[in-house]
Amino acid sequence: MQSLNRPRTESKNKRQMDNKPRIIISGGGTGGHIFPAVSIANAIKELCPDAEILFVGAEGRMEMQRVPDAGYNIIGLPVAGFDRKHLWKNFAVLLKLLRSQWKARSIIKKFRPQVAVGVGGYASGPTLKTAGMMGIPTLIQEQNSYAGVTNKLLARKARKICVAYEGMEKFFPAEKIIMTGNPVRQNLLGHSASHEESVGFFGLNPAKKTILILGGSLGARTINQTLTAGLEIIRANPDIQFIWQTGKIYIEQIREAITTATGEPVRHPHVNAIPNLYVTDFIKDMANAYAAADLVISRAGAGSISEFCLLHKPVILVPSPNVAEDHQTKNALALVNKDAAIYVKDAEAREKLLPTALATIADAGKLKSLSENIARLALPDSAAVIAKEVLKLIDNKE
Ligand SMILES: CC(=O)N[C@H]1[C@@H](OP(=O)(O)OP(=O)(O)OC[C@H]2O[C@@H](n3ccc(=O)[nH]c3=O)[C@H](O)[C@@H]2O)O[C@H](CO)[C@@H](O)[C@@H]1O
Repeated sequence: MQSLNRPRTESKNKRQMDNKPRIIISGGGTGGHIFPAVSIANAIKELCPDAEILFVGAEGRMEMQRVPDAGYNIIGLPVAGFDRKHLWKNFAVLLKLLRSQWKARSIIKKFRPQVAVGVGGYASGPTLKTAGMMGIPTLIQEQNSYAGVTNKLLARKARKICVAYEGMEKFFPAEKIIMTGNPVRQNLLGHSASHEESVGFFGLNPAKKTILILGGSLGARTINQTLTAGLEIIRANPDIQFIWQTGKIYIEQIREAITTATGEPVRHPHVNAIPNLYVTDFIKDMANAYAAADLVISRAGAGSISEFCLLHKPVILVPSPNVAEDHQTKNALALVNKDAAIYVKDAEAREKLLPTALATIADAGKLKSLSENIARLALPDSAAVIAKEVLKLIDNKE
């Protein structure tokens, strides 16, 4: 009896498995690509709890840690970026690209996704290209106001292109573009802790104004150098407190600079001899960091900007000059031109950043108008809108 039943059960299980939506999400390299990807995955799961989602990232990059932290499986490709300075090194990069396409093909064959989503970053190139070649519909999400090379190439085969800025027809076929905004992690929006609780979370004083300093997911050299040179200014303003995210590669030298400035070693990762300063390499709990902040100083990465808009945060933007096509300046100017952010050029940061920050935080009227203006630029529900577009591709509705 049993042996007669088994084949039927097996084929039923297979059918059930076949009915489940299976989606590959690929990309990463920096938080700016990873966190939108995780938000899209969460939104898909919310709409369709049955969905099976597999991430494809780049070996050794940040997504290999952050994606499992968020509860999803990820497989790494041996992909690397092109070296624009040492062209001879690119032979190895090309080989890695070929190996990545090969691995992407075997991942796709095994997982059998009905759709592949690309969020930018190294891995999305080989994954989406291979998916497209295998006849799987693809959707790409471009976070920035200036399209990256990979997304421009992938756009030819993509069925839909989700963007966050106006004027993206310059880069992509207009009929494929959907204005969705950038997905923001769900826990940032549903956060319920009060300002007081959040300031306390960082061991700071809720009665004082707080400036949050962000260098994007990797940290920002100029901002770090400015703050290091400004440690005396921070000490001279004990009524203002600072939460400073340095990025992983800068943290040790900054701890040493604090030790030199104060004559006291940093004994605990976050406790140093300057009581109005909290220093960390990376903030896991950004919801508390934003709730604590009266003013933000930041690079102009697209994901960060979407968060400032949705959370109505007054911000001073110091765009990185080291990104492709200077896209952070373009991201920043989209806000600055609407009086929704203050702009300090990277080259002028050392001279202007701290004085501008101290003047702004003392000006309640300015903080209020910045907050009101940036709030008008928010595009809410982006992750849910994109998730619906992904599921429509599976249902073959478009
Ligand atoms: C150097 C570089 O290539 N930067 C690019 C990268 O930026 P980057 O990776 O810095 O990305 P974004 O500014 O877009 O987003 C940073 C994300 O990291 C989070 N965060 C940040 C610091 C922290 O301690 N904890 C934390 O969780 C922020 O909340 C945000 O969600 O991708 C962006 C989106 O394509 C681009 O616009 C940037 O130009």
